[in-house]
Amino acid sequence: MRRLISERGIVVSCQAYMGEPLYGPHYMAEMAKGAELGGAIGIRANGAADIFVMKQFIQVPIIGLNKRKIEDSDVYITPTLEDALAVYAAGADIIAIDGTNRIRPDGRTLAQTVQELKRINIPIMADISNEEEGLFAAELGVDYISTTLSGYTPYSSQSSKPDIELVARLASVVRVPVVAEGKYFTAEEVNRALEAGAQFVVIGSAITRPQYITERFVQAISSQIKSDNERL
Ligand SMILES: CC(=O)N[C@H](C=O)[C@@H](O)[C@H](O)[C@H](O)COP(=O)(O)O
Repeated sequence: MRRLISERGIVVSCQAYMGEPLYGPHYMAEMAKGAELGGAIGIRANGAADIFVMKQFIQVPIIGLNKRKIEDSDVYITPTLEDALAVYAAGADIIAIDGTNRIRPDGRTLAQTVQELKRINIPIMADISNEEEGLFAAELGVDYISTTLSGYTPYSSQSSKPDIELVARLASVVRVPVVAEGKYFTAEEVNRALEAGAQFVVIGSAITRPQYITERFVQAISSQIKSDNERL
């Protein structure tokens, strides 16, 4: 049975790229299980193989996507309708798609893609990068708007911090649930996004990428170690 996420809380994005230490469906499914045990209300996952295996491990809903770079297109989050259908067939409950108005590699517009998915009752999360895109996606009737791409399109706000302002602006004008996603590293930031009106917050790298988690600690202590060494 496919389910929407209607509670408030944390969704954990369990994704690893080829070449990363935890790449592979089994690692990602175990990661998702850990997140579920820790209280995640949903999992965000990339690719049919990971989603199919995860589905056997966890009960909470899965937001599925297929990240794929096709030729010179800038659209890489579930870039084609076929990608969306494959991820749905693998068991995802909600499909995350690029929610920008950029040309898609299959020649469809965002509106046509949304229309097709809605026709067959597939719940959609639109990954947007700015307010205008959020408003447009809401008008098209998607089920969630997520701030995933803020900072990842050349025309959106560029920051190393989460775009909580975008969450606040969208949540004050649209009725569709707004999801805060991208660059959330502290509980304080998550609480601020919830206060700003996010229904839930998606956290990825801060929980599921051990190399980045370690690197952040290593960087944080490097000046301390340097000054200790200088004193010796
Ligand atoms: C921009 C893009 O391609 N974002 C991807 C979307 O699925 C993932 O790489 C991110 O990990 C996810 O959005 C969570 O974000 P963060 O890892 O910053 O918590």
